[in-house]
Amino acid sequence: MTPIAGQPVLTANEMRAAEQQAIDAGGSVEALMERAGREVARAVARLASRAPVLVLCGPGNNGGDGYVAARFLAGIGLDVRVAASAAPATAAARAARAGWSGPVTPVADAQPAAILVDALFGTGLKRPLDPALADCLRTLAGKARRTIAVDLPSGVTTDDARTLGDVPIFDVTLALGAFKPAHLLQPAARHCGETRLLDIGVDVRSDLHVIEKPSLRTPDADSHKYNRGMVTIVGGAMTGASLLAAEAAMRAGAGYVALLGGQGGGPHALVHKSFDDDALDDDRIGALLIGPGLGRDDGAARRLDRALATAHRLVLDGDALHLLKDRMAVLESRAAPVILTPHAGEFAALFGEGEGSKIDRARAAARETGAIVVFKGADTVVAAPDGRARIVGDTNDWLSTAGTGDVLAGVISAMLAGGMPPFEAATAGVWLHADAARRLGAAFIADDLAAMLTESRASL
Ligand SMILES: NC(=O)C1=CN([C@@H]2O[C@H](COP(=O)(O)OP(=O)(O)OC[C@H]3O[C@@H](n4cnc5c(N)ncnc54)[C@H](OP(=O)(O)O)[C@@H]3O)[C@@H](O)[C@H]2O)[C@@H](O)CC1
Ligand SMILES: Nc1ncnc2c1ncn2[C@@H]1O[C@H](COP(=O)(O)OP(=O)(O)O)[C@@H](O)[C@H]1O
Ligand SMILES: [K+]
Repeated sequence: MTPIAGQPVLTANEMRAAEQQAIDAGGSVEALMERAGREVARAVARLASRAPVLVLCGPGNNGGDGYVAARFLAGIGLDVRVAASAAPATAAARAARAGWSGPVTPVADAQPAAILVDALFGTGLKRPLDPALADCLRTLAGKARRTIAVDLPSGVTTDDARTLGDVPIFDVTLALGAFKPAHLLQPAARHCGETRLLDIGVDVRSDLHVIEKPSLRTPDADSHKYNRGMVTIVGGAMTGASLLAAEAAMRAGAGYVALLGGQGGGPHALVHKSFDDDALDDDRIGALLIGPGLGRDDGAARRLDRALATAHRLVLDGDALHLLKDRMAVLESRAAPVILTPHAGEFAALFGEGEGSKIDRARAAARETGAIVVFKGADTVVAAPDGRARIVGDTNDWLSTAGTGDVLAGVISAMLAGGMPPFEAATAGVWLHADAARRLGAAFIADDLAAMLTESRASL
């Protein structure tokens, strides 16, 4: 099975263009469909363990893949039935239909089977399913032991990952040729179940990828605490949040972490200092983090203004993002990199609802501010002003607990202080954070996550 990490992610149009290139280079839609259908059949056969299969075929090429898969499955002796929602509407789908020698019933008359294969609609879905068809799909999916979507669950939109109506939650989705945003972004991603990538021989490229394991420098004989990366955190009203960020920064590999204007506490290795100009006028600071537990009062605003006025590389999180709303113009005048780490509420407050997918919105925000934007959530997206973007792959819903965002801000600050370019620092931070969560499994708290970073960092 192809690992998800590092894989390119293509929109429907990009996928069509990639397929067209393969066709222009001497292939054909029919040949691509034959390959796609064969790969689908292989995957379904493994998942079916010889149980009866019902394939639902739509009018487009997704349906074409379904007919081809049915032919291969019957060819290896499986009990396969085919039902169609409409007659094939493309030449390739018609040819695929002609290659299926068994009967084809209307979907409305289809009897349930243990294995349901949904080849109704893929990247060509344009509107919600007809209610009667959506109802049949739900009923047949409910009665199947295993549900498998070809390319995408019918009813999700490829690029902006919406669900049009009540789409079943599939057990497995077989992504053809490349991952699409709907495989990774919510809410569509949760309807995919486990997504597997099938190679259909199409060369795919994109400036959007799934985040992969970073490669980080290991300390050597020349290392000392300052060149490992010095993170300075501006404290505020809620000490716990800055302490979580501080511990995370230390365990993610920073050589020296100082907390300014906090109220004490935390690991003994954490250096406490008062918040004054001397502490900020330190050239050794590799990254300045402000926001976790900062508060939103006048004192907090003054600390933020002071931080923004420095020449340090900045990570802005939490309350700093709230206060940033009235200070957006400052970002344009800063020469040193800035990383913003908003969750959905903070993002909307700063940039509005915007247009398009979470990826489009993150990219637009990065372009607008010149900052690296880490748009957090179950489907965290990292975007750079130049259009590069990354999406988190394997993550853990147990991260949805207070303080985990503070931990992320600390990790990203450590990456930035260690000398990584800001886009790479942000993506490496998101990877380490998700990896620590995977290691913890379930029911952990943000303190556990910060502690687990030692193992995640050591694994690199
Ligand atoms: N291109 C290639 O080389 C390869 C592509 N491959 C496969 O093709 C898939 C993309 O195929 P596709 O573009 O034909 O779109 P698809 O998802 O089958 O649906 C479009 C059809 O559905 C219709 N329709 C749309 N919404 C509807 C609705 N709500 N309710 C009812 N009808 C609706 C629409 O008709 P219209 O909107 O014009 O009425 C049109 O007829 C892709 O996901 C992958 O599986 C592979 O075989 C590899 C090679
Ligand atoms: N369901 C989820 N699955 C995976 N990660 C999640 C989920 N919900 C939240 N997260 C992650 O947890 C962190 C929460 O951050 P944030 O909302 O800022 O919380 P806090 O301010 O309490 O620290 C983010 O890194 C986010 O990406
Ligand atoms: K489908």
